[in-house]
Amino acid sequence: EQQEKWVPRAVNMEIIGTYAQTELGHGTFLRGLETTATYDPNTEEFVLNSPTLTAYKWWPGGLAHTANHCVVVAQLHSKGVNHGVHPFIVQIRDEDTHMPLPGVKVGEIGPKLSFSTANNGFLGFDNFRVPRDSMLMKNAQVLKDGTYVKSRLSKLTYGTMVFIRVMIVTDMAYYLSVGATIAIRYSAVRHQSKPKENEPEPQILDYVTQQHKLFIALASSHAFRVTGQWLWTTFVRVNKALTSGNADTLPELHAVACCLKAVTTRDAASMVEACRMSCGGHGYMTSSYLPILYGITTAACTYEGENTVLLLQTARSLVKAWQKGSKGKPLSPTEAYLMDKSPVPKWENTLDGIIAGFRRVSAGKVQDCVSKIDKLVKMGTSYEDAWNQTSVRLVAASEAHSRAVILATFRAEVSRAAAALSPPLARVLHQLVHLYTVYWALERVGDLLLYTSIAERDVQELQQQYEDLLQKIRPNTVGLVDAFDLRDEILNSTLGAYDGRVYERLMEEALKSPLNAEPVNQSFHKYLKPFMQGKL
Ligand SMILES: CCCCCCCCCC/C=C\CCCC(=O)SCCNC(=O)CCNC(=O)[C@H](O)C(C)(C)COP(=O)(O)OP(=O)(O)OC[C@H]1O[C@@H](n2cnc3c(N)ncnc32)[C@H](O)[C@@H]1OP(=O)(O)O
Ligand SMILES: Cc1cc2nc3c(=O)[nH]c(=O)nc-3n(C[C@H](O)[C@H](O)[C@H](O)COP(=O)(O)OP(=O)(O)OC[C@H]3O[C@@H](n4cnc5c(N)ncnc54)[C@H](O)[C@@H]3O)c2cc1C
Repeated sequence: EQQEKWVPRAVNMEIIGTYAQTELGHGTFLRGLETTATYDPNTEEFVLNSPTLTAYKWWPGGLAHTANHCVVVAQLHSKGVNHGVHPFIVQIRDEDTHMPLPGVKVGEIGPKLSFSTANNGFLGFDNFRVPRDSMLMKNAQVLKDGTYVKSRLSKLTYGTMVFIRVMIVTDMAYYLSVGATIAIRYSAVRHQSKPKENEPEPQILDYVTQQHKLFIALASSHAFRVTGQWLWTTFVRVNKALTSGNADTLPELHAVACCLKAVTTRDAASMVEACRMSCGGHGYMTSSYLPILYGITTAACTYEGENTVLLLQTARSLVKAWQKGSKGKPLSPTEAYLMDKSPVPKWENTLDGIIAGFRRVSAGKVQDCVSKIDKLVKMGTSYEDAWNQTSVRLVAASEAHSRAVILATFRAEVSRAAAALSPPLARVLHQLVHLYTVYWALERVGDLLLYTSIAERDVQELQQQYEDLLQKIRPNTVGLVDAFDLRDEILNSTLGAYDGRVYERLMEEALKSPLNAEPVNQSFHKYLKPFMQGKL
C-alpha cells in the first residue's frame, strides 16, 4: 500500500528524494542517532524533532536545494518507549513553490573535497508533524493506538545500506576503467626522456615502472566488475529468501558486502591517485578529470559505511565463524575455508596456490585474533577492550579475507567465461587474472611468509612472473582500455580523449579560462600596480 502511494510518484520524478540518516553527531553509530519521531495517538501522527544541533541531519546528497522528500531515519517513540531507529518518508518542501515546509530547516553544508554536484545538505525538525503512514512499515509497524509491532529481524532496517554497498563494488570497477583509460591513453601519447641517445624519446607507456603503476588499475577494474556481478547475484538470492521470511543468509551477505565495499573503494581511490600521478603535471589539471575522479572514489571510502568500521563488521563475522567452526558447526560458503585444518601444503607459484595461500593467511590471522582476545579476556580484560586492543589485526584479517574472495571469484568467473571467448581474448583476460593475483601476492608477501610455506626462491620467481606479465600485456594495453568503450563526453578528459590530441585539448581548455579574457587582468590595476608603486 505504501509502495503504491510513493513509488509511482518517485519513478515519475514528482518526488525527488534523498536518504537522511547521518547526523552532525553520528554517521557510523546508528543506534546513537538523535532525531526523534514521537507517535501522537490523538492525531495519529508522528512528531519529528531535532533536539540538539548534533541531531541535525548532515551530508544527505541532494538534500540542500534539490530534494522535496527524504527518508528520515529517527528514534521511534511510542507510548513512552523508544523502539530504536526506523525509517520515515517525509515531505520537506512544498511541491509547487519548493519552499521548505514550516518546522523544517534545510540548507547546503558547504564546499567539499569533491562531489561538488551532490548538493549535500543539512536538515533539522522543529515539532514537525507527519501522518502515521509516513513510517515505512515493511518491517515494523505502529498501529493507530500507538502499539508497536516489532520487525521479525531488527537489522532489516539496515537493508538499504547492504544494497548500496553491493552496488558500490561495481561502481569502483567503472571508476577504475575511467582512470585506467585516461592514464594509459595519455601514456601512449606522451613521449619523455632519452634513455637511448640515438633514438627518439619513447612513449612513457614503455617504462616498466609506468606499467607497474597502471596495469593493476586495468586488471582491478575487471576483477571488481566480476566480483560485483557475483555479489549482486548473491544479494538477489538473499533478498528473495528474505521476502519469504528466511533471513539465514543475510549475515553472510552483510559480512562479505562490508569487506568488499571497503577493499574495492580503498583500492580504487589509491589506484586512481596512482593514475593521476603517472600523468605528471597534466594529471594535476582538472581538465584531465583525474583529480575529480580521485575525489569521487575517495568519498566512497567514507560514505555507505566508513571502511574501517565495515572491515570490523566483517571481522566480527569471521571471529564468530571461527568460534562456531571450532565447535564443529557448519560455516557459510564464503567462510568455510576457515576450518581447513589440513597441514600447510608445499607452496606452489600457481593461481590456485596463491589463492589457497591467501585463505591460509586469512584463517591464520583470524585464529591469531581469537587467541589474543581469549588471552586478554582470561587476564581479566573486558571483551570490548580485548576487541579494541586486537582491532588492528582484526582489520588485517578482514582485508585478507576480502582479497581471498576477490582472487577466487575473479579466477573462477574468467575461467568459466573463457570457454565462450576467442582464444586470443581468453589469453589476455587470463593474463589480467594472473597479473592481479601475482601483484597481490607480492604486495602481501610478508603475510604469505608468515602463514604459508612460500620460500625466498618462490618470491623471486613470482617477481619474475610479474615482470614477464607486464611485458606480455603491454602490446594489448591501449586495446584493452579502448574495449571499455568510454565515450569522450563521458571521460571528460583532455588526456584521455580517443583522438590523442592531448596538447591541443589542454590549450583549448586553458583558453576557456575567464582569466584569459583580456591580456591584462584587473588584478594588476587593483593590487599589483599600487603595490609596485608602494601605495599598498
Ligand atoms: C540504484 C543504483 C544505486 C547505485 C548506488 C551506488 C552509490 C552511488 C553514490 C552514492 C553516494 C553517496 C551515498 C552515501 C549514502 C550514505 O552514506 S547513507 C549512510 C551510510 N551509513 C552507514 O553505513 C552507517 C554505518 N553504521 C552501521 O551500519 C551500524 O551502525 C554498525 C553496523 C556499524 C553498528 O551497528 P550496531 O547496531 O551497533 O550493530 P552491531 O552491534 O555492530 O551488530 C549488531 C548485529 O547486526 C548485524 N548487522 C549490522 N548491520 C547490518 C546490516 N546492514 N545488515 C545485516 N546485519 C547487520 C551485525 O552483523 C550484528 O550481527 P551479530 O550480532 O554479530 O549477529
Ligand atoms: C560524499 C558523501 C556523501 C554522503 N552521503 C550521505 C547520504 O546521502 N546520506 C547519509 O545519511 N549519509 C551520507 N554520508 C555520510 C556518511 O554515511 C558518513 O560520513 C559515514 O557513515 C561515516 O560516518 P561519520 O562521518 O560519522 O564518521 P565517524 O564514524 O565519526 O568516523 C571517524 C573515524 O572514527 C572511526 N570509528 C568510528 N566508529 C568506530 C568503531 N566502532 N571502531 C573503530 N573506529 C571507529 C572511523 O574508522 C573513522 O576513522 C555521506 C558522506 C560523504 C563523504
